[in-house]
This record gives sequence, structure tokens and C-alpha cells, in this order.
Amino acid sequence: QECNNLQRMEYNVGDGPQETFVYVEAWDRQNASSFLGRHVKFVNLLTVPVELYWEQEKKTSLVKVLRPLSTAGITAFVDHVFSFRLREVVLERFRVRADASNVFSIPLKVVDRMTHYYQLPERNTTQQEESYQWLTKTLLYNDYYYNATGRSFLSRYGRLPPRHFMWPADFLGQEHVVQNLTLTVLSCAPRVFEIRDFLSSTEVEHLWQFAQQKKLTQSQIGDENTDDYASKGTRSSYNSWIGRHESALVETIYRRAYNVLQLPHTPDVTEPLQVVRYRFREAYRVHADFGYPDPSHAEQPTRFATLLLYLNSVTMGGETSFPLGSHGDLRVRPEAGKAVLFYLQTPDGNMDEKSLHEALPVIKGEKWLANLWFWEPVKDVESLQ
Ligand SMILES: O=C(O)CCC(=O)C(=O)O
Ligand SMILES: [Fe+2]
Repeated sequence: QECNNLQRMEYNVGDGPQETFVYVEAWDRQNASSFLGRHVKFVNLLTVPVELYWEQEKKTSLVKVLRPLSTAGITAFVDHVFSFRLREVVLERFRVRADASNVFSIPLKVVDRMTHYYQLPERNTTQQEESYQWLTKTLLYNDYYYNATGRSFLSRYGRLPPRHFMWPADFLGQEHVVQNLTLTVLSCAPRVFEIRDFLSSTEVEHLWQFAQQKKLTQSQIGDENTDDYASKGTRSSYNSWIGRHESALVETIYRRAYNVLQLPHTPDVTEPLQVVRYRFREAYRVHADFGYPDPSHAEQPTRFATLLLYLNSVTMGGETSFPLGSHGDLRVRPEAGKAVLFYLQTPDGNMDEKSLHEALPVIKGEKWLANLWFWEPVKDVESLQ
């Protein structure tokens, strides 16, 4: 049974009627997830920074500052209320919904009137004008997209479908053999695969030794403009980075990873290996690995897939969890040498909001793992907002 389909969709975002193919899950979710975390996307259409606050009954806290004409995302929980503020003035309030598109923009419809009212600078460069056009078209497109697919459109309008190959995930337990490794489907949407013995015990040992020599530093999350909603307590691990050319063995692992994803070796679309150590109770709360590039960037580069490499077996806790897995909450147990591949995009060029995942707290011993991230279509870490 095909569980992922492309379906024709007609739309009009102001350039006349158009049609395209969008990704739909032709899949009957057997255990609809009761998980209440959602990816929430924010769009700032103004030419000034706007503050995003989390509104609780007794206190409000700054989550992040949205740059002018930009997009940002967080993982939030159903029924939480946020506000956009400009110079302390609440412009808009909104609530995270379980079954709606959680894409919120400021202002909703009246950008030019607002600009006038608040005496904000007008869009005065071609780049600003271009970003504004892309962002408004993206918002219009999201209405069509959500109606057709039940998912939010998290990419920028006009982003091409991935040029990279994607392994199909048609049913649970489906296997793909590449060289002498087997990818086994653990979830159809998001597409998650387990690869046993991806690393030999020698390689595990080598990576581990390598990581010991590096100075581990407290893990950062992608955005520095955050406070407690998004960052405090979200990631408590320590990590370091290993470049692919730092040792011949690491280079071999990179080559194998490219083969497993069926990608050409050039251009290099990977980041350095990020080695992570979790101690007792350390965790990484539910998050997405993709980011939001500048809307005026033609290529829209962002992360495409994550390959997790487990460097030890954890006896209690420390599982990687995919709470929106196609067959309910999926928990992968860390086992030395095992890898997990999951895609962050869908075949139509959208970001996969169901790829949210979490590193559960370690209950016994330590957990060591390496992240290997692939970008699409090119690697451009600087482009993320
Ligand atoms: O530790 C894990 O199991 C997952 C790590 C992760 O999601 C990340 O570092 O982005
Ligand atoms: Fe992650």
C-alpha cells in the first residue's frame, strides 16, 4: 500500500491560476497521536523587528525577536497563547490549535495601514520588496495547501521539490538494501528508517575516542534570541564537532552515509559530525531540525535529512522519540553502531512538520551519539534566520 502520494492542486496566489503537485498522506493513521506539541510558524511582514511573547495567565515571557521580513518556527503546545508585540504594544494574539494551520503572521492583512499608523519605515530596497512578495504569496499558498493536505506549508512559496533522492516508506517494516546495509521503515510519515550495524565496533570506538579528545561544550539550540519557552531546559547535553577530513575513518563514514542516502558525493551537502553526550537526566526536548532561510534567498537551502549514529547502548532512557510517527509514538532505543535516518522534508518541497523528535532523558549511564545533517539543495548555514 502506497502511504505517500502526490496529488494535483490548483491555486492562485495573485499570478493567475496555477497548478502543482502536493504531498498527501494516503494513509489511515491507525493510532492517531494524542501528542499536543506542534510546529508553529511565525511570519513578520513588517520592516521592523517584532517581539514574540508567550502569554500565560500570570506572566508573559519573550520567546524571540523576529527580524524584519522574516520567518521563524518553534515547537509549541496546543492551547498555548502567543502574542506579537511592537514596542510593548500587543498587535495580535493567537492560540495554538490541534487541527488547524499554525502559521501566524503579523500583521494579518493590513500591512500598509499598519505601516502608516505606526509610522514604520516603508519597504525601500528591492530585497525588502522581494521578501515581502514571497512571504505574502507563501501565506496565500498555505491556505490552499492546508486545505488540500491537512499540513501547514512551512517552506517558502516557489521552493522546488527536493532534488535529492528520497527512500520510499510505503509500509511499516519495508526494507531497502543498499550495499550490505538494510534500511527498515519505522514510520511512513515522517519517513524514519533504522539501519542496524551502520558502524562497526571499531568505528564506534574510534568516534568515541575522537570525541573524548575534543572539548565538549554545552549544546546550543539554533536561535540565540530565545528565552524560557524555547530554550531553557530544552537541551541539556554537551557536544563537539568532528570535520569529515579529520581522520580517514570519519571520511569513510561520510562516504557510507552518502551511499546510504543515494546522493552523489559532490557537492558536499553535509555539516561536520556533531558528537553529543547526555548524562543522567539530560535530554533534548521535542524540536525540528530544519530551519527558515532568508525569504529572498533563491535556493532556500535548509536541512534535508538527519542521520543519527548511536555510539553506545543505553540501558534505561535516552530513546529518540518521534511522537507524530505514522503508527503512534515511535521510540528508538540507542544501540551501539545503529543508525536512524529521517527526512525533514516532504517530496513536494515542504518541510515535514511530523519530523518533530525528542531525545528522552537518560535514566541510567550516559548516551553518546553523533548527528550527521544533510542539506538541500546546498549547504548554507549562514542563510538561516
Ligand atoms: O539524541 C537524540 O536521540 C536526538 C538528537 C537530536 O535530535 C539533535 O541533536 O538534533
Ligand atoms: Fe534533532
